[in-house]
Amino acid sequence: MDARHMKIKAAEAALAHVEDGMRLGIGTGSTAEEFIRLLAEKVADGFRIEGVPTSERTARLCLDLGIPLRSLDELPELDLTIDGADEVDSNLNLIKGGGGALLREKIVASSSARMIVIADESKVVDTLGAFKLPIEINPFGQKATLIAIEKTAARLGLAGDLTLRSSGDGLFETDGGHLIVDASFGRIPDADALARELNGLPGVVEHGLFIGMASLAIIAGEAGARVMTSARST
Ligand SMILES: O=C(CO)[C@H](O)[C@H](O)COP(=O)(O)O
Repeated sequence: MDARHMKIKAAEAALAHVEDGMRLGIGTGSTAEEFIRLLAEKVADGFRIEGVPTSERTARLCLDLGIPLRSLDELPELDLTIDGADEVDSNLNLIKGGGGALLREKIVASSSARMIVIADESKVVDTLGAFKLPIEINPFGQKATLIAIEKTAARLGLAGDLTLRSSGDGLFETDGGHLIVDASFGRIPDADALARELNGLPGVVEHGLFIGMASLAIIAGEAGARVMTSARST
C-alpha cells in the first residue's frame, strides 16, 4: 500500500466517527485532505455536518467540494475535530504544524469535545522531536524571540538549529500573518515541560506540541487502520 492509500485508510476509519448533525473541526494537510474528499462524498449523499476549517487551504478545498462551513465564532463549541499530525507518541502527544496551520488547528481542537488524529505508521514515534518542531512567532522582535527560544530550550537540555521557515523568495507567513520557526531538537524527552516554557515566551504565538489534546489516533499501515489510545489512559 502506498502512502496515499494509507492516508485514505485512516481517513475512512475516521469518517465512521462522524455522526449526522455534528459540528466538525476539519484539519489541514494531505491526510486531512483525504478525509475532506471522503466527507464531501457523504455530504453529497445527504449527510449533514457543519464544518469549521483549520486553515484557508482547508476552507478552499471544503468549499470547492460542497462541504458547508461556518466560522469558529459562529460555532464556538464543536463535537469533534479530525486532523493529521507530523508525529504521534504513545501518550497521543503530537507534533503538528508541518503545514503551518498549528495555531488555528490548536484553537479548533481545543474547542472540540474530542480530537481524532489520522496518520500513517511513519508518524508514530517513541519520543517526539525527530520532526522539526514548528513554533509560530510574531514577526515583531523575531531575533529576540529566537534568542529566547534558544535559551529556554537550553535550560531543558535541548539544542538544535532554529530556522525561520521560508516560502518562495521570502519568509513563510501563516494565515494569521505570523512566522514559523522550525526547531530541530532531535529528541524532546519532556514535551510537556517544553510546551509550558514556550507558552511563557511573549513573542511565541503558539507551538506545535499538542499535549493531551487527542482522544484517539487512527494509524494506517500495510495491514489497514488501527486505533491507538493514550498509554496513560490504559
Ligand atoms: O499539522 C499539520 C498542518 O499544520 C498537518 O496536520 C501535519 O503537517 C500533517 O500533514 P500531512 O497529513 O500532510 O502529513
